[in-house]
Amino acid sequence: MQKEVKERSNLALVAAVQLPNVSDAEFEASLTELRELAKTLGYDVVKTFVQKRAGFDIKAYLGEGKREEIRAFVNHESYDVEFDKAPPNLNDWEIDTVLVDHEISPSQARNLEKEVGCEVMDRTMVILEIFHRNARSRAARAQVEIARLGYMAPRLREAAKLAGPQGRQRSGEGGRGAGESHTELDRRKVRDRIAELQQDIIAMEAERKTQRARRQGRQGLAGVALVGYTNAGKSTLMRALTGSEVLVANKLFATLDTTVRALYPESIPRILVSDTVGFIKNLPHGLVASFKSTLDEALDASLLLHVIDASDSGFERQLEVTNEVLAEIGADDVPRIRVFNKIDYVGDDAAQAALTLTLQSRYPDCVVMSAKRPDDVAQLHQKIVAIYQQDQIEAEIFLPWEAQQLRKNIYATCQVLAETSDDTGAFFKVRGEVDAVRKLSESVKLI
Ligand SMILES: Nc1nc2c(ncn2[C@@H]2O[C@H](COP(=O)(O)OP(=O)(O)OP(=O)(O)O)[C@@H](O)[C@H]2O)c(=O)[nH]1
Ligand SMILES: [Mg+2]
Repeated sequence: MQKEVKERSNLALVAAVQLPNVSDAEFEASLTELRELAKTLGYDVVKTFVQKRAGFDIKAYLGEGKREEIRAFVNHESYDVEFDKAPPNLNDWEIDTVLVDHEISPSQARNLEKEVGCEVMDRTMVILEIFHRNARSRAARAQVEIARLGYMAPRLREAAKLAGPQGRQRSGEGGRGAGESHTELDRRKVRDRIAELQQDIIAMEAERKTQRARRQGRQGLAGVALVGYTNAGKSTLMRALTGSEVLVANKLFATLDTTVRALYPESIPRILVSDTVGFIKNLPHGLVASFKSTLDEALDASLLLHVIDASDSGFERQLEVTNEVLAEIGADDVPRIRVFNKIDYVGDDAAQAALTLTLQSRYPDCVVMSAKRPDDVAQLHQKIVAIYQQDQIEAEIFLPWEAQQLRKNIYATCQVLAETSDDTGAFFKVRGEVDAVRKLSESVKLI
């Protein structure tokens, strides 16, 4: 299996092929993102090697010349060593890993590794590793492990090829078939493990569905889901909107589990907010499948807050990626508000005002804000509540004194605008959802 990435800061190189259909801006943004991902894993990226090619080299992803250039650099044979970012110790440095900005085949990775003389990790592996490190709950861990096993399986075959034919035969130890090769054995183990994990997930899924149904059953709670690109500020907004302590970190994929909290100050109807896993360009396919169940929360929501980092120069691309993932999981028709966040982080006041105008004209009905400004958060809070209250009606309910036990139901399901009383009972002027008001009137009549 692959080497565990050490916690200490390791030196890495980034290497990438720019294909003809990829613009310079897009290519640069992707490289910047890979460097961020690497940083999240504790790597110091000291240099980047890029190359324009019509396609990837079949044998080793990069062309021969570029491979030689990297080999020389890694092995301290370069004539003129120039770093993009100097390593901590200029007299004693060693490149640990070459990070490749595409998903490459197992044999391309193996050949490149052999040639340059250090470990090679592709974009998919980097993302899987981050998910692996950040997964906390049992469900998230199982989902990440399935995705990792799916990725590792073909690579085991490559590792076996590397070991050569002699090392591959194993006698029938442990009751396994005699002469079964390492690879077959490992493949079977991987398959069994995936099946086992899938069973676990099905069980956890059933449990979660029950919880969700219970939650929704309770007084018809409304749900808002925060979705968007990784690091856009979803968890920060979740904290601000609900007053709860959820993990916020300036690293990619800080959140892997869905958390659900009530909007605070509380509203009527009570509104639940859920925070979800962030998206990224080229999210490994195994992960999209694995996290589908986590994202069901988004599907169940009656409103999506699509959070976008307005301070990121590549926000439009990130917005598109989120749209694509939402379409892929079938959340296309859930109403959504686009929330352009981190406006405080965009240049000076004039630049912020200019971008706000541009965004508002390009995306009508969007919200431009900073999760760090309480006033902005309060406005978003109001906007959400207004959406849920727009279908509400006003009504008058009379509650005779002998039915006072229903009083708490009135306060729990409707907003009480006025309450007066005489010697027969209490009169309420309420505002609430049609269904809630109807239910209340019926229960009063039954008394
Ligand atoms: N300046 C500024 N920084 C913000 C704002 N909102 C969030 N941040 C910062 O952005 C970083 C990422 O925030 P998170 O809330 O963890 O982002 P996320 O979308 O939950 O990220 P993942 O869980 O990784 O998908 C943190 O360092 C936050 O403090 C904002 O409005 N302005
Ligand atoms: Mg988060």
